[in-house]
Amino acid sequence: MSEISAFVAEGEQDAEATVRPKRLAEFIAQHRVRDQLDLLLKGAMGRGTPPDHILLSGPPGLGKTTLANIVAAELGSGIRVTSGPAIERSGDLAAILTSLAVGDVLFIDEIHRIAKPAEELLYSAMEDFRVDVVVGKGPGATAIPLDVEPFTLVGATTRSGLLTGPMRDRFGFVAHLDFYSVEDLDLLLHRSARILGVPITEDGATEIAGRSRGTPRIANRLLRRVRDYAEVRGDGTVTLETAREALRVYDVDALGLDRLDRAVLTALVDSFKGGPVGLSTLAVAVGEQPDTVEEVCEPFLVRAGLLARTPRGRVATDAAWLHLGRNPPAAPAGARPTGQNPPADLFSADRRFP
Ligand SMILES: Nc1ncnc2c1ncn2[C@@H]1O[C@H](COP(=O)(O)OP(=O)(O)OP(=O)(O)O)[C@@H](O)[C@H]1O
Repeated sequence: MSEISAFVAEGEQDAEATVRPKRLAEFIAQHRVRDQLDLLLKGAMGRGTPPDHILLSGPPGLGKTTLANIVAAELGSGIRVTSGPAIERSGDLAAILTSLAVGDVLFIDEIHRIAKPAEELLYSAMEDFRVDVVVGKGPGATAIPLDVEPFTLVGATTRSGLLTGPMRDRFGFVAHLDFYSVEDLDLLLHRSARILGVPITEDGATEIAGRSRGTPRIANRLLRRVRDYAEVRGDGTVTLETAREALRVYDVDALGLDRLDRAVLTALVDSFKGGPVGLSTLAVAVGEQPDTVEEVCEPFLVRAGLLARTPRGRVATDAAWLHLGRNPPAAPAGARPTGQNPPADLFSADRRFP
């Protein structure tokens, strides 16, 4: 995708790794989750046992992978990384599980997309540190029990609602990551700029923070784009002016909406008269997968008061019409959500995405 989304593009992974916090103390904001994790890890380390399995949920780019790596680093353990869609057969998962060393962390990203047979294998591994590997087919098939060393599973999901009950119940600690406030992203940007050796002014950082959709990955990515601009067309310092100019070039608007976000709102308003319209129809209208629209665009658009999910479909709020420079159509009171004129403190800590 060309737009500045929360998905990580190939080739940008190294850039992300450079600024990725390695320890809990370096992890910015999310104080509640940090505190809870700190207790969980220290308690387990004190007892000399692996901590309970951990589930991290929240939209892309808020720090789930980072936290999984931090858990392993704090425990001084090894980490194996895989993802739900990568585990096609339960045998693949059995091979990973039986090769874990005592105390290892197994990180499964997008755990809600794991195939059913593999999920069932995971249940016994999580609970009893044992897996039954089935050899052969039909009546001659036999289950061979194999031991798994005590380990900690860290699962990450952008769709915790899709996890089955039995899976969710096997996690001893569940953390939901919230969008970040502008102040938090400001801190994060100063930290990243220091690591990257990029001079940045206070107002330059605040400008980027305000357009980062509450998401660290986007903040870091915008910083790299503004750095390019500052180095090529300025004196190398990220200032308010270079930030504004660069973000204009990259089509990131004052609220941080990118091309896809605006395409979604524009389709809603122009093609469907503001909705309601179903997710799949909306996704076709913008040429994207429904999952991308639902997981990448919508959480922010809903939180910003620009889009509402109703039982009859997606609806553009009055604030969305106004943001696109259109007059909202007159409607009977209560017929269409008004949203909110996006406030200046869009990301203040008390305005959390429900
Ligand atoms: N609290 C934080 N403090 C500092 N940097 C952070 C924080 N959270 C995330 N980041 C940075 O944001 C980037 C994205 O984080 P990460 O890859 O952990 O997100 P994610 O939630 O796992 O996303 P996805 O669901 O797409 O895998 C990382 O490069 C990391 O450096």
